[in-house]
Amino acid sequence: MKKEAMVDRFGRTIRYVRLSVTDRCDFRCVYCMSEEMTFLPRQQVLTLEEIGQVAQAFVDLGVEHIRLTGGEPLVRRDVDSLVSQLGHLKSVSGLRDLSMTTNGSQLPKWADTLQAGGLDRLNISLDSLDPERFTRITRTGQLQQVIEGIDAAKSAGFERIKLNAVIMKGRNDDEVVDLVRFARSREIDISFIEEMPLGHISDHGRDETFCSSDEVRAMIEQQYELLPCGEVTGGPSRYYRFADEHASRIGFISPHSHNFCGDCNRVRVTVEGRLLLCLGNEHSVDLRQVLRDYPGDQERLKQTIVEAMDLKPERHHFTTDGDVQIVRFMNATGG
Ligand SMILES: Nc1nc2c(ncn2[C@@H]2O[C@H](COP(=O)(O)OP(=O)(O)OP(=O)(O)O)[C@@H](O)[C@H]2O)c(=O)[nH]1
Ligand SMILES: C[S@@+](CC[C@H](N)C(=O)[O-])C[C@H]1O[C@@H](n2cnc3c(N)ncnc32)[C@H](O)[C@@H]1O
Ligand code: SF4
Ligand code: SF4
Repeated sequence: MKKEAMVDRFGRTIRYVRLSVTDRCDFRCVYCMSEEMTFLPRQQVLTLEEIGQVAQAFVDLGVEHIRLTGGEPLVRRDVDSLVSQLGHLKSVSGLRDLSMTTNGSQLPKWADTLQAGGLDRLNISLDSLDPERFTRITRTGQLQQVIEGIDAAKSAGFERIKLNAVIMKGRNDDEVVDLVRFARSREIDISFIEEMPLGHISDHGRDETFCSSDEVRAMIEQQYELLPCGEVTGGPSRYYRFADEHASRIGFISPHSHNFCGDCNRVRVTVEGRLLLCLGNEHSVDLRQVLRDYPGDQERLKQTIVEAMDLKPERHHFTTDGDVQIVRFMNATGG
């Protein structure tokens, strides 16, 4: 099958796949999960070997960037072996960039191993620098552990580390500049994210806490002069740099206020093996069935993936009025 096979109906070429390795997590972030969550039983979850087969199929079809996510990828047992296996794809196939999004809590233990295994980039979530508030937002997380994780990632020598902060009015919007200062102190990037309405959460009304990227940028610009970066990364973040030429960059992920679906280059595979063609829609194809009904048949797997591209919708239809159109939670999505 040809490498240029993955083009959708809107002319967008898919070169990026986000693979969820678990729906489980040691945190319960208020915007991501409800307090009481049930997780998938083991037999419904792809094995690491199956995830490897899916990754290989995508790379054969022209995918250049794989991001491992979840849930919390570092709570999946033996995830380091998956990282090494995918790291190897960079030398034998067309994979160019292997990355992970993590809450950072397990990084003190894993950072060196992941770096040695071929992981290129890490995105680490950090919504507050206040220990009590951090625990309120994550419900179970300890700030100190995550800061140690960020520092472990720095020491391990990752070429790029980016923090992610979901900004909620009245919850953590007063910390925007402090978070920027923290990123600058570590010489790492930071992206500010507009909350998306996935799953019914009980903690807050998403309409009440919505904080647009323009508002966040205005807060930062009271302290720092920002210049547009011009760099197109293939991801949803739109980056700015500091006029004082500091190495950190500031990104804004603005699904509500600056829709980026026109440039979408990505699909996701949930840990159940559901090829999800868009984060904000339910169009999907069951890859687990193909993997289990036709073990080892990579051609059939690739054919199924290519045919699925016709199902990719043009865009999401999220609104900020608190309406949840997607009942699927972010942790079950590979967000
Ligand atoms: N609407 C939408 N949001 C996305 C998409 N990809 C990532 N996000 C959101 O962007 C935020 C940060 O995601 P990350 O996992 O750090 O990935 P990223 O910023 O795309 O990272 P890069 O791979 O470096 O571009 C999360 O809240 C994601 O849910 C997407 O395709 N659509
Ligand atoms: C679902 S988490 C999975 C990876 C890892 N557990 C972590 O937190 O980084 C990936 C990213 O999605 C973000 N996220 C989760 N729920 C979100 C929501 N409802 N809207 C916007 N971003 C969300 C998190 O802040 C995190 O940066
Ligand atoms: S955002 Fe990440 S760390 Fe927080 S609950 Fe969701 S999966 Fe876990
Ligand atoms: S919402 Fe869907 S179409 Fe838009 S960028 Fe995300 S995955 Fe792509």
